[in-house]
Amino acid sequence: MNLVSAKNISHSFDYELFSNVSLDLATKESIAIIGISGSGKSTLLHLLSTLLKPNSGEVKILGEDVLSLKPKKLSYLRRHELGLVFQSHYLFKGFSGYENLEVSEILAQEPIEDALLKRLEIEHCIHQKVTELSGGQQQRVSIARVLTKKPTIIFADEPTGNLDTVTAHEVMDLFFEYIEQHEAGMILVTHDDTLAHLCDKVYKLEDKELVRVK
Ligand SMILES: Nc1ncnc2c1ncn2[C@@H]1O[C@H](COP(=O)(O)OP(=O)(O)OP(=O)(O)O)[C@@H](O)[C@H]1O
Repeated sequence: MNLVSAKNISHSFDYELFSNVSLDLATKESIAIIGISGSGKSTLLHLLSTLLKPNSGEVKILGEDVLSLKPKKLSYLRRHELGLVFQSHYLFKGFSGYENLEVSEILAQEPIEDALLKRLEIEHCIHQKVTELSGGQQQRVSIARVLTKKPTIIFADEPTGNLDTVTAHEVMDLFFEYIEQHEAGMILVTHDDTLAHLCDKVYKLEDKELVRVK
């Protein structure tokens, strides 16, 4: 069974963004989506990750048709199986980084791992208020928060946008190890061709179509 399976999805806002997009994510697989600014990458990620309903087509997550899922099942899926890392990372700003992780710990009933904080090099600043952290530190706290949930599917929109090249590669390695060890999968949106090509498959959104380039 695929972790994610999208068939012929189409979406428009005031104009058609794309049509007949199909894509499958298998276990232990990573997929990157690239394309110029405004081509619809983030919108496609929202459609694949249950945040938005496509105008037409089908999205299945772990074999379940997202459009016909009951609200309770959908929130279970979001809480326990999906990990979303977005550019605006939605950390609770009045809290410390650690308190943000505790929210995940409570919701997903998974422990915060010191090794993860060390790996992301945030163990020294994790008790500071989110507003006192740099953009890159905040981004790494949001990655730690998502991985603490132990999701089966990671959806990441420019997760390394605020990081230097070396740190960005370290974070990518962490994601790849995670999906290998936890039989998970990842769909990544990025402007960075080098990072995209580290993934198993690369797709490009171009002229309203999703084309496989790797
Ligand atoms: N909720 C919305 N309502 C109306 N239009 C929207 C909405 N969300 C996105 N759009 C439009 O859809 C188009 C694609 O946006 P999207 O953010 O998906 O592109 P993107 O490829 O991720 O861009 P970028 O690389 O700049 O982040 C843009 O023209 C945007 O203005």
